[in-house]
Amino acid sequence: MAIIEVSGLRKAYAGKKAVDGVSFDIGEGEIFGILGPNGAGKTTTVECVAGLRRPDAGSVRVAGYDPAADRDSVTRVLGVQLQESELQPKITVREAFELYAACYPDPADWRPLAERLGLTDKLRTRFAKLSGGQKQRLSIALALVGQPAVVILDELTTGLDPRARRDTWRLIQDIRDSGVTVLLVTHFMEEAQRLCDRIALIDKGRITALDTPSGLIGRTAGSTAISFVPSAPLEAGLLAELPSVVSVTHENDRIVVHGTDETVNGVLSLLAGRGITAHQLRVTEATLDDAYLDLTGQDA
Ligand SMILES: Nc1ncnc2c1ncn2[C@@H]1O[C@H](COP(=O)(O)OP(=O)(O)OP(=O)(O)O)[C@@H](O)[C@H]1O
Repeated sequence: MAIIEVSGLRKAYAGKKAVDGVSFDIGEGEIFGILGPNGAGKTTTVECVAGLRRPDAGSVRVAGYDPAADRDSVTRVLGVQLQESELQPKITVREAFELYAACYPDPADWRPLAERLGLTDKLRTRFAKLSGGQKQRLSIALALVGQPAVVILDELTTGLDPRARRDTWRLIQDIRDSGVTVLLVTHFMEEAQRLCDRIALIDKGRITALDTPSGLIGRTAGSTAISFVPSAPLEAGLLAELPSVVSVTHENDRIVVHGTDETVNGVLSLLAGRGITAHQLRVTEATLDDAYLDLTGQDA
């Protein structure tokens, strides 16, 4: 069942289109990623979902509520950790928890939440004195204080070191395992590939592709590459005629054939049939990075 439904969403700033007809549904318990280059309209989209911006057109429903018309109901089911969420520098971690808990009719007991996010020994620390990773964990914890059914996380690991990023990923998986639906905005391919059940690629305010990570990768032309150094020369053009071949290139003695799994089998049978050995054989699969470049024509 869909817990978030977005249909034909449009939003312009001073006549300039930021979101231009975006539609997607998110199922209960999903981790749904929104991925795209700077200025693609990701934050505007999630701000409309959170009720922080009023769409120019289209409809948004969160657990059946319209965020623009029914902020209170949406606030009860939705937790938001937005980009660069800054608190007052002097507020302590404990005060931040107490302040947020006071905003909800049925808040979580924040102490176990602080424990789960590794903040128990920081309760007396002022916000300004926390490290980047601790601030990030606090902002996630605060998004969970209202016991939301859905949480929006916008660029949550930007600025974190690789270890803190991995810790945060584990945390997101735990949050989902506890039954919370996650809407994640990210720039990081690896993050999207590891965490998300489905990903919407957004570019210039429109969804250019929406699929599972492996579905997106599978759409990449030449998603599998087989490369080898043949023990004897091959007649020109033979490889290009094999099934599903996208390209054949030569790097000195090495031949690289891009295609699908079918291509790999085809190459191996062809070589075996001619008694040719494939030296230094390598088979590589495309990553979400390759899919992203292929589908948007640019780097993240
Ligand atoms: N408050 C605003 N006023 C005017 N223009 C805005 C405002 N917020 C965003 N925009 C513009 O709308 C477009 C979409 O911005 P948005 O922040 O939604 O993109 P984004 O995909 O989240 O980008 P980023 O990855 O850089 O955060 C951009 O061209 C941006 O400059």
